[in-house]
Amino acid sequence: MKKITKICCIGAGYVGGPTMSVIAKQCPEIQVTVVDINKERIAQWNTTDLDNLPIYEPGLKEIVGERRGKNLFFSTEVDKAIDEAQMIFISVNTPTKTYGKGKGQAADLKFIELCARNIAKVAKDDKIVVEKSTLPVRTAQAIQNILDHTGNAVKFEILSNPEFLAEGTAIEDLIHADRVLIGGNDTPTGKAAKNALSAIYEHWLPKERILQTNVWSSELSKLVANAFLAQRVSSINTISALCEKTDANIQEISRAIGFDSRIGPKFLNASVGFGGSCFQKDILNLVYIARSYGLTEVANYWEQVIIANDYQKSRFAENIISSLYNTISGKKIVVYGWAFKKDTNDTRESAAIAVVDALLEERAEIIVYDPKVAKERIFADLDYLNTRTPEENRVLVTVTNDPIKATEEAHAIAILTEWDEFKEYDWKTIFKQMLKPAFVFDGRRLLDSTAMERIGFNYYKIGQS
Ligand SMILES: NC(=O)c1ccc[n+]([C@@H]2O[C@H](COP(=O)([O-])OP(=O)(O)OC[C@H]3O[C@@H](n4cnc5c(N)ncnc54)[C@H](O)[C@@H]3O)[C@@H](O)[C@H]2O)c1
Ligand SMILES: O=c1ccn([C@@H]2O[C@H](COP(=O)(O)OP(=O)(O)O[C@H]3O[C@H](CO)[C@@H](O)[C@H](O)[C@H]3O)[C@@H](O)[C@H]2O)c(=O)[nH]1
Repeated sequence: MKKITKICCIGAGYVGGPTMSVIAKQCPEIQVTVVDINKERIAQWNTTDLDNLPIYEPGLKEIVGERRGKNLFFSTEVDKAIDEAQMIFISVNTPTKTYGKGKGQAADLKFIELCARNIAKVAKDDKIVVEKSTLPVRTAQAIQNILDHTGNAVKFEILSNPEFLAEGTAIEDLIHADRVLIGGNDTPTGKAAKNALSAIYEHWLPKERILQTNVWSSELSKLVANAFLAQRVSSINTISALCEKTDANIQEISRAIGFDSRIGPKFLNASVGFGGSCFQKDILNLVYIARSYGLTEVANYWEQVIIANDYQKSRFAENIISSLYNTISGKKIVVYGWAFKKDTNDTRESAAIAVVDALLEERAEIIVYDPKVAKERIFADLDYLNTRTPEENRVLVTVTNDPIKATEEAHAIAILTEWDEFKEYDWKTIFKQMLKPAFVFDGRRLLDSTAMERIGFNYYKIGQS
């Protein structure tokens, strides 16, 4: 196999952008082109103002600033990039289907199929096609079929190389990856393709951390990894509800169980519920796949992770309502944080959306502050729910840039994202200007209970009575 010198990535999103930037940084001799059909997104990737890249990730703008125009390019010329590349990563979105068979559970593969057809149409020489998107097990078969039957008789080798980065720590996760997974055929050409992709990662990762498997194990491992991670969050969150009834403390429990090396300490932070574009989507997909093979018990088991997460979000909202004397109509509630976790501007499936929607159903007056999420995004998230008209959302919700002023005459504050800056606020001043009794509902266990109670707040921390 020839040495790889040109790669392209279809999809310039949360995965394609950071992943390709890191490859460009670590492999200066490889030309990396990231393409997208979304012109606006590509224009943002090419902006001279690096603070305005389409996604926010610590460390990303420095890498883009260093490599862009040298061996990292962002373009809308999809066909040209496919034609020139020896290796093509598909990193387009694979959302939950909103129509037809599998609606609400199965992954929508229309964007993947479009990419496969496009590659088949354009390619004039042999290519390695890499599934970077998260896909249902056996998708590579469908891609192979499309490529083999609609192409120009060129040979395609398909690899599965799922991405495990988490948002907010994407660059760190890519540079210090726990492992890289490469699934491919066990044929000589399959093995050569796996080694060619491995050689890229070997620029910065030790070979032992690059795992090679068959395609199906690789595809399914990605869904299983997310299911296990989400399951840990749901497990600890269900116990947080029990703690609130029993005077046990969820943090002490996380610590106590996490010390067992078989359990381990990570991913045991109780919260208002997990969000993000992946956990729910990927578990629903796993559930759908299990059900489609008649494995009802398997499907039901994993579905419970999502049911528990929905319960955590609604439980949090209901607690606000009942603590505020069962009526929040017209009451001013300030929401700190809209992103699904700190250090990202991504709001997909954020717990804040469900919690605020429940509060709006009770006609609360909501003021939202998030340091990285734009006002338009917040309204778009609420409008998408279709619970009420866009006009009603704009009457009931205000988005502010001034988190401290927002609390004047407020009845309550709900902390829904764990942004570090919330810890630094002058909570005494905030207390003084709020209506009394002043409530803080901490869905991220961010603040110190004793300090908050000493100031005078009615302070609720998830997982603690
Ligand atoms: N977001 C994450 O943290 C994360 C992490 C690991 C894996 N994943 C998986 O990676 C995939 C991509 O996720 P994302 O968050 O980057 O999505 P995204 O929505 O941010 O980006 C996808 C991009 O693909 C583009 N696109 C769609 N169809 C196209 C086509 N035919 N040609 C060119 N461009 C096209 C879209 O315009 C969009 O900009 C998904 O399968 C997701 O499950 C995501
Ligand atoms: O102890 C914890 C850990 C996480 N969360 C929440 O869980 C969600 C997901 O967090 P995280 O996993 O850190 O972020 P993602 O960017 O969604 O990353 C997950 O989803 C990606 C997309 O598939 C995978 O690549 C990553 O490995 C996987 O961690 C967020 O709302 C977190 O606040 C908790 O509530 N408690």
